[in-house]
Amino acid sequence: MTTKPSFPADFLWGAATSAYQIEGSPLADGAGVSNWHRFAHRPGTIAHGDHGDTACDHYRRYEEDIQLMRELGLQAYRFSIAWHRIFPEGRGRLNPKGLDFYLRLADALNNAGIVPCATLHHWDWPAALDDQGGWAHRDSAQWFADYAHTLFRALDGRVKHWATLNEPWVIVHAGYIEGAHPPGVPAFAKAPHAAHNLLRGHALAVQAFRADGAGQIGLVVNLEPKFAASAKPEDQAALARSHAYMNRWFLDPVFLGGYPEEMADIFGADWPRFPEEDFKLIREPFDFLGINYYSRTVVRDEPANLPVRDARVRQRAEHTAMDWEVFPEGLKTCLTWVKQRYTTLPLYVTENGAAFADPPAVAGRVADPRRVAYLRDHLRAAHAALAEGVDLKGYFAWSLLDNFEWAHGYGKRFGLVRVDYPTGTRTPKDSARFYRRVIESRGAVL
Ligand SMILES: N=[N+]=NCCCCNC(=O)[C@@H]1[C@H]2[C@H](O)[C@@H](O)[C@H](O)[C@@H](CO)[C@@H]12
Repeated sequence: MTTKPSFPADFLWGAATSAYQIEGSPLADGAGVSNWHRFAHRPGTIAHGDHGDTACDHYRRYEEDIQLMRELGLQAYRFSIAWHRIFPEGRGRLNPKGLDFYLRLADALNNAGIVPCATLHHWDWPAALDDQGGWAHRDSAQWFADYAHTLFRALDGRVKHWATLNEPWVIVHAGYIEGAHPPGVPAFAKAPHAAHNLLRGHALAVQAFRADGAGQIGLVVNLEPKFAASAKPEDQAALARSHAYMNRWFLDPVFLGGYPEEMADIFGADWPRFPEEDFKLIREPFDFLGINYYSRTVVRDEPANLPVRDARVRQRAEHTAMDWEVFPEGLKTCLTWVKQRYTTLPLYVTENGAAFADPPAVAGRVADPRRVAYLRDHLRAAHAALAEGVDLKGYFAWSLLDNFEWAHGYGKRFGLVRVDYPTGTRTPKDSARFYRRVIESRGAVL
């Protein structure tokens, strides 16, 4: 007889989104041009020529979406703040109307009894900052800390749960190694500096929060368990490089005070020597770690595949529409690995979800059994981690709404709620109804 999972009474159940993916109205009310607005309008960058000019029109429909959150029984909502609405040029001139949107959003969430969980930077920022060197410029850390400080003061009393960065690894890998995200030009030698300045900016923002903020502040990283395709030494070495590159690059410095030794192997002569005082700053303590989990990867040695010299070995298993393997136990692996290697800080699953080729709505219903199964199995894995002593404080499904999936455009649907474009009609999927029952029963229905 397996006992039914029971999550703690104070476990925080939410759903997550990000600004550029759902808001639309990119230039409304004095907003500046963002890197993603400019990039998405560059021909050939986004599938189907999609862009975020409308997205889910959340900037205008946020009250309707908060009503949806209430119907789903959400206790918290993770969103991000669009920097270019606050400081159109990135620094200096503040745009009060841009700030006002987030004041209204936070007030509406609080009035609905939903905890606002704000991420300061979820990949979009003023294009002007990319033009001034982007995250590769050492001053970017201070640009970010100044922006963060402004928001801590402006939203004081409305937002008490903050995250500095969302997935700095993707900002660096996609933006500076692949060129698939802004700045959009592969700049291999800049990548280590961008990563380092993201970490410095995170730490400076935490220090600003300690001085002028109230509540909790944390960092959100993507983690992906890596497995070797064979016991061959070359595949084991590829595993070590791949694991260091995606999972340790950012967590080793913030918790252990230095980068993985594999980074110098991966970047070779382009791996810099950073000032020792930077590592003291980067270890600035924070209050929680957010973990975004989607899948695992099995890797083999592939010398031609730079810079990590690894290759994915596709498994005979279910895959999502992103061609990511469905691997629920990997969520428990991530949570227990962080506790064992790094920290006993409170953890949140800040993103977990899947894109599948959902059918259109029929009579107000969207049947998405594969997403229901994905959520059920991953929540069971989360509960198994809790049962093993991981201090897991909450779970945020990715995503509340179908939305702009970056370079993939609108073709990849992650939402608990279907969005039909261009009408923007919202239809809760079966997975939304399932998630509501999970929240109501504290997991007993799993
Ligand atoms: N190499 N490789 N393999 C996969 C690496 C996954 C990294 N991407 C993410 O985690 C992004 C995160 C983002 O926050 C959100 O804005 C995205 O919409 C979701 C869905 O894509 C996820």
